[in-house]
Amino acid sequence: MTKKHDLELVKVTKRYGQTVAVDAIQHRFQPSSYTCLLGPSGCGKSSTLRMIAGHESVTEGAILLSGRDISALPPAQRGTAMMFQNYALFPHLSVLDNVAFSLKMKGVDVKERHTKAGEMLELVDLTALADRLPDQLSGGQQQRVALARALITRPEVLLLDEPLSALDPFLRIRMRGELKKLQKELGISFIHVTHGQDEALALADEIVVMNDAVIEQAGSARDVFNAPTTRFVAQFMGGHNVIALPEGHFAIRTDAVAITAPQKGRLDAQVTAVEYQGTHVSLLSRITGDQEITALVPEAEYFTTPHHPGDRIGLHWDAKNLHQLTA
Ligand SMILES: Nc1ncnc2c1ncn2[C@@H]1O[C@H](COP(=O)(O)OP(=O)(O)OP(=O)(O)O)[C@@H](O)[C@H]1O
Repeated sequence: MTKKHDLELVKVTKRYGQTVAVDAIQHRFQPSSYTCLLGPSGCGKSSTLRMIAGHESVTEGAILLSGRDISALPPAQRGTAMMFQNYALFPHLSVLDNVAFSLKMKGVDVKERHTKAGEMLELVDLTALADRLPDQLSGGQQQRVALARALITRPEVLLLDEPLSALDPFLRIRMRGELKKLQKELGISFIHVTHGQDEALALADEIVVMNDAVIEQAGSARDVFNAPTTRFVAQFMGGHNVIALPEGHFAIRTDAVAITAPQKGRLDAQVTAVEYQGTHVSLLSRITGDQEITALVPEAEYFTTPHHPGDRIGLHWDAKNLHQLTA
């Protein structure tokens, strides 16, 4: 049974001519939570978001929000709001009027819409800049205006399409902290499209990994990272080795592989490359069958017994850290 603020995708498909961009995906988003739709370019995540927002039609299937089918409703009647990648601010309108714009469209009088826009600007900490034009703002400030503008409609679900991609790396990390804080304060659902694993891990209560028009895996950030179920997820999330053993394919985190003396571990290997990474040293080695395995060793530990390309070593791991892959 669908409850209030539940967003559910029921066998949602999007076709553009012959291209199947989204293939019968099913998912129930956790209410009041931060979800990241994660996947490589072209996997269908933006199409999914645009269908939820109503900026793209659903070819087959249904989108349910709080128990009602919103698939055929215009964007403004869905209870969702979208924040775009390039923020799409009106250059000739002040910050306050940009934020108040959707209320103007609804015919709300100027006094009331400015009061509400003022409240939204307070929420995103931009009260002092209400009279500026967008091009007099930094990228981070423009992003906050775009957020305030999306939130003024009081959506049940806020949809964010690559919201941090226009920011430099430093600001991106700061803004992602602000997004997460805002989501918790407002208690509504945020669905955020990204192709950045780090971004998804840092932000998401739930990560939905898409590949090739389908959902490969969904779960808490920790589950998806620690226990990938497919080869694609293990490789895409990073930080894992995929090993073919006689019993099947397994994923093991690179920091769960320990180095031993030859014949003291589970497998013997030959070191092929060593990379210093500051807190860790990444040691690449080759086992029989030409498979390469990376071991991420804390740097102090590595330097007690350093290894070099060509050295024979043993590789060891705890069996509980191996995750069998289904595909
Ligand atoms: N308007 C369109 N017309 C035709 N094909 C489209 C259209 N929009 C998207 N596609 C195709 O649908 C597939 C999924 O695209 P989508 O934009 O949803 O992927 P994405 O995962 O968001 O990628 P990116 O991270 O590059 O934005 C791609 O093969 C894309 O080329």
